[in-house]
Amino acid sequence: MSDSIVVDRLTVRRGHRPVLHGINARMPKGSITGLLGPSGAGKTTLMRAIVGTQKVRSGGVTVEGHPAGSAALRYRIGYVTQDNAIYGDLTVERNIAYYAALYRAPKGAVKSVLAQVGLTDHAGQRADRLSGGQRTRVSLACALVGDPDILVLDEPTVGLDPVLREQLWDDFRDLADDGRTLVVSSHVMDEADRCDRVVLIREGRVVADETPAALKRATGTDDLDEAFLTVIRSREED
Ligand SMILES: Nc1ncnc2c1ncn2[C@@H]1O[C@H](COP(=O)(O)OP(=O)(O)OP(=O)(O)O)[C@@H](O)[C@H]1O
Repeated sequence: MSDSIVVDRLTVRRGHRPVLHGINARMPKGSITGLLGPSGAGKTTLMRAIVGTQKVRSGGVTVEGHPAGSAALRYRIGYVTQDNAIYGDLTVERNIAYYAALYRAPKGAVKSVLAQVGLTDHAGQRADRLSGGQRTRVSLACALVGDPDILVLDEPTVGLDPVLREQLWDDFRDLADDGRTLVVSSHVMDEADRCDRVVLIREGRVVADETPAALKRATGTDDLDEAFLTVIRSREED
């Protein structure tokens, strides 16, 4: 499988603090990579570097053979941030239509993503009157409507009920099976099990980059939470 995203000795400082310390990772085309790690580990910073909105100090990220942030990638990456960059004074449908126009999406795309994220019944509602989970789904719809090759999703399932969470992971799988590359951050280890690979980040360093099965095998446990703790403990003993 060829790599869609290659992170090569990436070093980032934010403020005056080093946040990523020369990390390497590869994300195969047509797969889901989960970014896992404690709060503040550097997951969002890595995602920003992949999307090309993060100033890097050294090393870099290549996406589909182009340096991250290149004009050639502009319409090929969908990014959902944690703070739901949607317009509160527009309806759900208008928000998505705005991105549809930006990405020159085909007619019908807005309706189809509305259904995909389960918001058809809220199409006419102002975005600032939605719940947190609904807002997250609008952001996701905005990213999906352009039919991007690469989707970078920062904790897309926070605040969602288990049924919708399950549905979205099924959608993510379909998108990957269609050849798209997904990078999804999460705090929830049971979601890591739905990924093809998991990249565990701690204090700006990659402590594991494996398939969930290999990670479980290597740590002798079936529980990914436990596997993560085992990896961290073994690192601390080194
Ligand atoms: N604008 C900023 N200026 C300075 N430091 C920052 C800034 N944004 C984030 N940081 C720091 O960079 C580090 C990594 O943050 P990042 O948001 O990448 O972590 P994260 O793993 O995504 O965390 P979370 O799971 O809580 O979202 C943290 O120590 C954070 O305090």
